[in-house]
Amino acid sequence: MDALLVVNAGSSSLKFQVFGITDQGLERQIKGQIGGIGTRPRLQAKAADGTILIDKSYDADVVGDLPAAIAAARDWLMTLEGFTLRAVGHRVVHGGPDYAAPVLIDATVLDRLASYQDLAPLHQPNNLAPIRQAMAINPDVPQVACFDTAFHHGHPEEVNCYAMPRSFYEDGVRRYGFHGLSYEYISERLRDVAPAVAGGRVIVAHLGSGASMCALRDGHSIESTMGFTALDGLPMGTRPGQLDPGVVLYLILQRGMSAQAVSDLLYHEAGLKGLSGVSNDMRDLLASADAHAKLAIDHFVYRAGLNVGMLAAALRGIDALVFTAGVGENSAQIRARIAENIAWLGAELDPAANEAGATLISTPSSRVALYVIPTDEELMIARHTLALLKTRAA
Ligand SMILES: Nc1ncnc2c1ncn2[C@@H]1O[C@H](COP(=O)(O)OP(=O)(O)O)[C@@H](O)[C@H]1O
Ligand SMILES: CC(=O)OP(=O)(O)O
Ligand SMILES: [Mg+2]
Repeated sequence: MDALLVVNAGSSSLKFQVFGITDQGLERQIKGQIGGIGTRPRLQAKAADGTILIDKSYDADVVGDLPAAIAAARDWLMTLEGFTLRAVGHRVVHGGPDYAAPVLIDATVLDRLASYQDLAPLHQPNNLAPIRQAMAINPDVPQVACFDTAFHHGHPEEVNCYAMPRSFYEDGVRRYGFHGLSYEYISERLRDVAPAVAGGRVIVAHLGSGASMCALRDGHSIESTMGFTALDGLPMGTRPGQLDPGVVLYLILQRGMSAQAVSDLLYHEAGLKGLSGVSNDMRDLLASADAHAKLAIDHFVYRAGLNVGMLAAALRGIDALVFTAGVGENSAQIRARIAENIAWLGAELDPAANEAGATLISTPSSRVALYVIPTDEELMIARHTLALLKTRAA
């Protein structure tokens, strides 16, 4: 069958899906991921009917990082039969100032995307490696890049500028925002799941290993907690979130740290991992009796509430909050604690619905509707990739 492969390298996971291309459109065939990279790596993949195709755990030193996960996933994907690959869609975290939409990749595009590597060191190299590998293995198969930044493109300058001399903005030092493929998917899903609020003021909380929030007005992004890079905003698995730039100056000037050492600290050693000293994985923190694990969770929940307030100000009110991604979809406890922090905005959680993992988890009288909607960045990428293939064929 004609098929699309989609690859999504995040900070703690490598996700992939295979879609059949039929006259009706896209039909999911395989959904898989290697999750727990850095803690408990595990490759899992399922067929569309739920059949488990593989479930394999690895020692953390065998699949210790994203490049090792990419190799393991590639080796498994190469064993699949019955698919004629028509295109590969890739998540690329940083699209810089130029890419406002998905793009067909050639050598020039690849060079441009590689030039953004320093702006997303945790992701971009792992987004580009599968592109290079797929191009080498299947040189005739189109490769499409879909950007985390594109959905936020077009924010007015007062929103996406920093208060810096204008030349920096012209050079691309702007607040881009990330997780855009997830927000775009949720924005579309809301029209089916919650048509009453889809056209209103919605904050989407993408809480995974990387975490951010997006303010949607009438389905469009108007603000994001992330900025020039995916370091800003909420505390994350290994990233601190919002940080006074004076801390960076202090590390360099007073502690004598090199730029590389600061980068490693901020991308790999900070966040929940650094603060807790226990783990970057929220599951480990929730299961831990360690006081610093509790501190890391308290900080995460506190900053989440604070950022909802900020985005509610951008929207001048809030009709709904959507929880999504690894933590948002799976942890009733974290959702309940964030909901408690925004009770002042009129949010009222329905504890039973929350524990049951229902889609709507607020009470009928809640002034802010609370939802849990699983994200699907890969499906969004597949849609974009198919659309691009069609315009190419036309
Ligand atoms: N049941 C759970 N409870 C709390 N956190 C969870 C649960 N399941 C997954 N997570 C968290 O979700 C994270 C992965 O989220 P995900 O969105 O897949 O991240 P990424 O794409 O950035 O790698 C894990 O690191 C873990 O912290
Ligand atoms: C941009 C980002 O942080 O992505 P992820 O959550 O997949 O790590
Ligand atoms: Mg992710």
